[in-house]
Amino acid sequence: QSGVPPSLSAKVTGSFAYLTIRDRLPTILTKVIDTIHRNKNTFFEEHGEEGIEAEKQAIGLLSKLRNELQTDKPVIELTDGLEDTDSWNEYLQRQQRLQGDQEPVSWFKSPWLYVECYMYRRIQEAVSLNPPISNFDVFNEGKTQSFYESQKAVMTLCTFLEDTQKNAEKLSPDQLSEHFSKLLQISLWGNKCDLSISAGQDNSQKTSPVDALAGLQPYILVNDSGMVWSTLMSSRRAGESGESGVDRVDIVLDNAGFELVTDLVLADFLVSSGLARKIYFHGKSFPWFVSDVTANDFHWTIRQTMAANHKWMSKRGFQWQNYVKEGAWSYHDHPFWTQPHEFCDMAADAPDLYARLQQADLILFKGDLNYRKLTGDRAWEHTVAFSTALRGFGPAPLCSLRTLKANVQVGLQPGQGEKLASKDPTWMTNGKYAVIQFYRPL
Ligand SMILES: O=P(O)(O)OC[C@H]1O[C@](O)(CO)[C@@H](O)[C@@H]1O
Ligand SMILES: [Mg+2]
Repeated sequence: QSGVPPSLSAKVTGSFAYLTIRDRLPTILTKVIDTIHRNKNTFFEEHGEEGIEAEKQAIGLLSKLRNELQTDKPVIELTDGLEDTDSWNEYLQRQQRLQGDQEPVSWFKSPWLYVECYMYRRIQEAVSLNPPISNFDVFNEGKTQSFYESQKAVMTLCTFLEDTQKNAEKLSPDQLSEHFSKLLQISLWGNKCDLSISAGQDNSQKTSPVDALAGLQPYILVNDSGMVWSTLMSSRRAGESGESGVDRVDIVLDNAGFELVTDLVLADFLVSSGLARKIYFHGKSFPWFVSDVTANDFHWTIRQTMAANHKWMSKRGFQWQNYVKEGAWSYHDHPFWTQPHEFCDMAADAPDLYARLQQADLILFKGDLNYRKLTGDRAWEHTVAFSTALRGFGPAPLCSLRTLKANVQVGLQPGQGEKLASKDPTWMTNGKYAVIQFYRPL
């Protein structure tokens, strides 16, 4: 389509995509193989000889996958017959048609977004083809560890929320918006803690998330939080009863551990301050991109918070459990979130999900992978409008809360990208910079 730039891919030697596929993905695969091997005894205890056999088979499939990746073999069809297997294989054919028959779809020649997502789907296939261990979360250890190692920051955050709520009734609209803006930024910077960029290395939150905000302010390259606030202030509920606030905010989650806690704290504030009646959380159907939230992670994190030996943390945990029980909070997953599609394809390829998102008054998209999918992971000029890069995707007013960890960024001022590049050549991939980027569909 004219005017649409090409997809990012490892075809460009030395690019971040190239280095990711050559170095980081094999490292992540090796860690997955090691994790399965280290759990051999557990599998034996739980499943006997069958467990051992499953471990061996899964490792065999993963070693084969790593070899295919490292030798740039053609991408092959999935064979595990899961709910999304056919649509994955259809997408492979679609990719092949786009690329033409001269060159097979392969790791270093095809869109980075596609092959990186495909790797995580193949990891799931290696486990799901070996039933005794088909529910084993190969990334669970890293996710739980990053939660435990962020305990101090979590306690600080729960105490901060407790303080804001103590005087909630007496807060003026300005004070309310100030608290909202702080919690929005805390959720934004929570996205620094993803485990795929660090290839599984510890990436938990060590410093106080509240005190760090002022120092991080200059690193926010686009800040549309004012538009997010006015969306919360001016929506359909206002018509009904004159009170401000909206009916439903959707949060498309990203990473478990500390980032998830920052999202739950933001959601808690939205409901307890009357800014939103319901929160829909959207997570992943299976372990994805090392640290992304699954249903298990969501409910485990609430239980851990309840069980904490800290007054305000435990109090929040019980509050969150009540929200889930009462239906103010609900967790949803859909196969589309664990597929390689650009979001501009959602209306055609997942119309049910698109229709569900259209019911929201505001959608918050967390993290870098969601940003790559919102913009199609393409080589856009930095000054191209966010609305242009969305290519028609717009089920409801939406906002991306993203720390930059991939070389795609739009909606910047003329010269802003060049200035950053002269100061810091890795500004788009080192996670130091962030955007709060809003779009209201017409
Ligand atoms: O958890 P996030 O913020 O989506 O980040 C995912 C990371 O993985 C990547 O795919 C890189 O491997 C980038 O998108 C990003 O660095
Ligand atoms: Mg992630």
